[in-house]
Amino acid sequence: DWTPVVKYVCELEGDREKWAEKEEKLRNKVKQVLKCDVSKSSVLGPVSLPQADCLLSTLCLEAACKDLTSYRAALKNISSLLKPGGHLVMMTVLKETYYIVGQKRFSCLYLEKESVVEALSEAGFEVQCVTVMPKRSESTFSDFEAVQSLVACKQPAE
Ligand SMILES: C[S@@+](CC[C@H](N)C(=O)[O-])C[C@H]1O[C@@H](n2cnc3c(N)ncnc32)[C@H](O)[C@@H]1O
Repeated sequence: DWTPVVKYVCELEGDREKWAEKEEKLRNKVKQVLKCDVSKSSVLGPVSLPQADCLLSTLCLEAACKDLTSYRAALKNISSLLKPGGHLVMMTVLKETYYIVGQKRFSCLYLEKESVVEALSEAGFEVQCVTVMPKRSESTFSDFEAVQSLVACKQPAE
């Protein structure tokens, strides 16, 4: 569901119409929705897809992983979906320990910018750009401190 992210970005950018248009355009491009488990080496289970040019992951790995070891493993697992030279576009919350959706509270892996960048490098990515946007106002649904967006290129195997 893209809505929370798109809404969040709208709040940051203050340009709701532009982002609603982008959301619609993106939704129209979706051909198929598949189940994915980033903790498995075959993240798509029995489904096999050609490696992609670009992979987008938003606010997912820190919610899916309980520690840095499983976070590093998850990066390696999702990397298998990308062509060498392909790009991972990833949005991560920093210094978050929980978030709330409706009445439910979820735990989150506490991450700092450096640990994400190091984990990417160890998983065979070259980080090409990183932007950190500090939280602008207090949140009632999470204790995150910032949102980090980055682009990383999968390096060819040596
Ligand atoms: C904070 S939500 C983010 C949802 C959405 N990507 C977004 O940006 O709004 C975290 C997501 O991680 C997913 N998740 C949790 N464990 C996972 C796993 N092992 N593999 C893949 N996704 C997982 C949850 O289902 C949930 O949709």
